[in-house]
Amino acid sequence: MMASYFLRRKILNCGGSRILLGNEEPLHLYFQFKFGCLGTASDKIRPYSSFNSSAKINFTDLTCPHTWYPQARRKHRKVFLHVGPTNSGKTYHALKRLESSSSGVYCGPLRLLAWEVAERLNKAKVPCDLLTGQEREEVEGAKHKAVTVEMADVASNYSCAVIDEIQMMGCNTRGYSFTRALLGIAADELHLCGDPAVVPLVQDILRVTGDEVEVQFYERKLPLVPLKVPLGSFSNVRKSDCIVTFSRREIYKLKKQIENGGKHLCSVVYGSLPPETRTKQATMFNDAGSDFDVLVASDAIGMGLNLNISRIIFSTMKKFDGVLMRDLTVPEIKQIAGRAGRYGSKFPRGEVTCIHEDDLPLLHSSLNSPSPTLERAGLLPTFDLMYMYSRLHPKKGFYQILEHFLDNAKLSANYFIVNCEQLLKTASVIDEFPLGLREKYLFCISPVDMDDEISSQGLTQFAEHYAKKGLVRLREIFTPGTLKVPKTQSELKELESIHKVLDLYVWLSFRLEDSFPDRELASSQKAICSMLIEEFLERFGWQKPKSRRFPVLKTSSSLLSPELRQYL
Ligand SMILES: Nc1ncnc2c1ncn2[C@@H]1O[C@H](COP(=O)(O)OP(=O)(O)OP(=O)(O)O)[C@@H](O)[C@H]1O
Repeated sequence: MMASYFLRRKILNCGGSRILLGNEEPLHLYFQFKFGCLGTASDKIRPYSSFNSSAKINFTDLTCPHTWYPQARRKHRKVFLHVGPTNSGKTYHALKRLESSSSGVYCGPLRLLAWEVAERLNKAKVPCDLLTGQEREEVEGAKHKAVTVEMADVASNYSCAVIDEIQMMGCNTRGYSFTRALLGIAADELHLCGDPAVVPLVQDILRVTGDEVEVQFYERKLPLVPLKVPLGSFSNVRKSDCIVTFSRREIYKLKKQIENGGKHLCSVVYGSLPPETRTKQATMFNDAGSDFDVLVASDAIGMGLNLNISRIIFSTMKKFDGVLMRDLTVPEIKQIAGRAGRYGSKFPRGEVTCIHEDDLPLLHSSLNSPSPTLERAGLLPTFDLMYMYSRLHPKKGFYQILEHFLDNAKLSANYFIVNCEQLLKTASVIDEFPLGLREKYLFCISPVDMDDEISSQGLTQFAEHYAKKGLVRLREIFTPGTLKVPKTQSELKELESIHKVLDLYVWLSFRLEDSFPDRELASSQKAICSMLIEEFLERFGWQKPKSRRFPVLKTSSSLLSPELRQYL
């Protein structure tokens, strides 16, 4: 597999100013479609000022988002909606079509899923590139791509495309990326996999696009049996059980309680674990020969990971959602419970129960109820629209433009604007630096958690250096001397945040410059973070680390600081 970190950049000459569009929608096509302009962007698009005086275009009118994607609108797409419960083979069938097509793209919600699909296609001798926010691997001769949905390209033509977990277009933060892929991917065949709750909305949204829609319903391959008896005591935990809880503190508490019984060792999976560590933990659990035969996990297992679970056990049916403690919803319960009994594993059926008897009624009633219908899909103004809008308000900072745009946006009944709190927080920080609008937009849509102190500091540092010197060398801003084996939960959290910052630096560098000179350094630092986290996981479970020394990294140790070299 040949790695390349350079992607073609689309440079558009518009009204005298050069706009780097990256993966955004081609502006001239948008105008051709919406306003009937003809010819190339450079000779036919009028400078914005003349639009402003004559046409009175309302850029905050988001009522027809399908018109933002003229390339897809020129196609008569055949859309297949594969819907059914988890583990029913929806993705399997869509991927079979992708595999047999002459060109195509898989868009998934997780990096791990994009990895899995790229690997699967390459194994089947269908060369497939991998493209996520953090990695780009180009395979010679590839006409297929496996991408995370944010990276889906709406300027290419494909014969086949798959969007996995399409119900995520209702997600309050990432929904807009799924909507963009749904409306914008120019494929002859588009396969959407997800929950039956999306059917009416997708049909309604696609009524205006001229696409042909066919719905295919799936049944679970193996039965899912809700047990009448709760787990009760931890002495009843069996090999291949997965205990689900919703806070990291609880995950480690349960792991300790189960391991204290002396019969099992537990792998753990939760959202903030670095993907590499998560994969390793999942692999240990799946490996029949490993001692780690029980899984303790958060709802991070709900999507995609292929896990050989025979029984799901809910430790609680309540979850803190950032504001309050609430009952799990019907779709959440179904998605998690459905992970038991994967087709192709050695189990004839999946089972599901709770630790406490009081929780059983909610579990049973939820599994017997249909998921509520999805009513609206997420939207976010594209860079092009924000750019046009900003020309009307040249003195305003990005924060004010965004705020103004959100206040004035008009939407149709099928859509909502996703939560822009993080965007606004980032915009208020980024506005302090002399950056172009496109750069600011990219910083704002980057996967940064501004509520995490280390992450927000990381983003601010990067922006400051980028504004002064352009793309910076990681070693100029990253001081890895603080990395050490964590001893407490808060030190572990700190290390996970550092891992996230490294991921963020790679993401920003790819999107801002299409290259990343320090990628190797970032990878080695990330590998060390992952190893330190694994070391913590072993210690926390009171397992003896297999070795006091870490395995030697493939990357050159000369790239590492003396503080880090001591771990090699
Ligand atoms: N016809 C089949 N032949 C062989 N394996 C299959 C078949 N259908 C499904 N599988 C396997 O069963 C497992 C679950 O299938 P798949 O991932 O397609 O389910 P899904 O309905 O998309 O679930 P989810 O909603 O969790 O993504 C996978 O490991 C898949 O490879």
